[in-house]
Amino acid sequence: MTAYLKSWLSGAPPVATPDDDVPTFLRVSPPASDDGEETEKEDDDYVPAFPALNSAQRASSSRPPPRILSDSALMPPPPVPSLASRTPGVSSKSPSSLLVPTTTTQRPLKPTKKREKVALAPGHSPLDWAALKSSGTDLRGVDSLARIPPSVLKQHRSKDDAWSAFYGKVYNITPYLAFHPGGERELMRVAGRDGTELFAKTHAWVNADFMLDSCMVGFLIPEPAPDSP
Ligand code: HEM
Repeated sequence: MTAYLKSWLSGAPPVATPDDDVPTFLRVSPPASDDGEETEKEDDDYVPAFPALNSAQRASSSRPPPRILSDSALMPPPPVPSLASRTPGVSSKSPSSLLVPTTTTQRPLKPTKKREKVALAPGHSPLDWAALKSSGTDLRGVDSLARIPPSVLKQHRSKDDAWSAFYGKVYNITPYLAFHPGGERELMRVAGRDGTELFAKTHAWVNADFMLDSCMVGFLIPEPAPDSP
């Protein structure tokens, strides 16, 4: 066994039969045992060549055995891109989709209007509002829902009595003023009128219908004609 491994590692040329031009290895797998008792475990890892090196299939093949190329015969490596010479913000002369994206030297646009959250007083968090509106406390201030034209809505525009319409429904927003994350002042801008547009422009993702359900006082209707009963 040891003798076999030594000959394998030293790269000894294969022994060819005289009248056979196909390289043939006389022995393609380790012998069962060179020196009698030594049958090591590693032998199990041996992977036989396929087709076997001395098979009829290989012998009949007209293809020459694979040539091992020397370093100089190999394809040269690709040129190294000179990233160091790249100027940020300036595109290269030969733009390629594989290039590193150029960075911008432009200053970011200024936001048109700063949207700021106000500090809410203790006990006025969104969770506190959720608790209050589901507590059963009367937040409407009316006995029943009414049909409310803009002229009636207009009469409720003080902090103590503020109504506003969102998406066709009229709400008493007074109880919510102190809970509004955008502040009382912002919310009071729509007191006494239809605030749908401003609301949607500010935060269309907020569900007004859900947040103010317990403050609803009625439905916004068009102003009735002066001569109608
Ligand atoms: C009664 C109806 C309204 C309700 C239920 C409401 C509710 C809310 C909520 C939940 C937030 C927090 C949003 C967030 O964190 O994403 C908020 C923020 C804000 N709201 Fe309102 N809002 C109402 C009406 C308005 C109106 C009419 C205006 C403008 C005139 C306004 C202006 C703001 C501003 C400036 C903020 C802070 C900025 C922000 O959070 O991004 N809100 N509002």
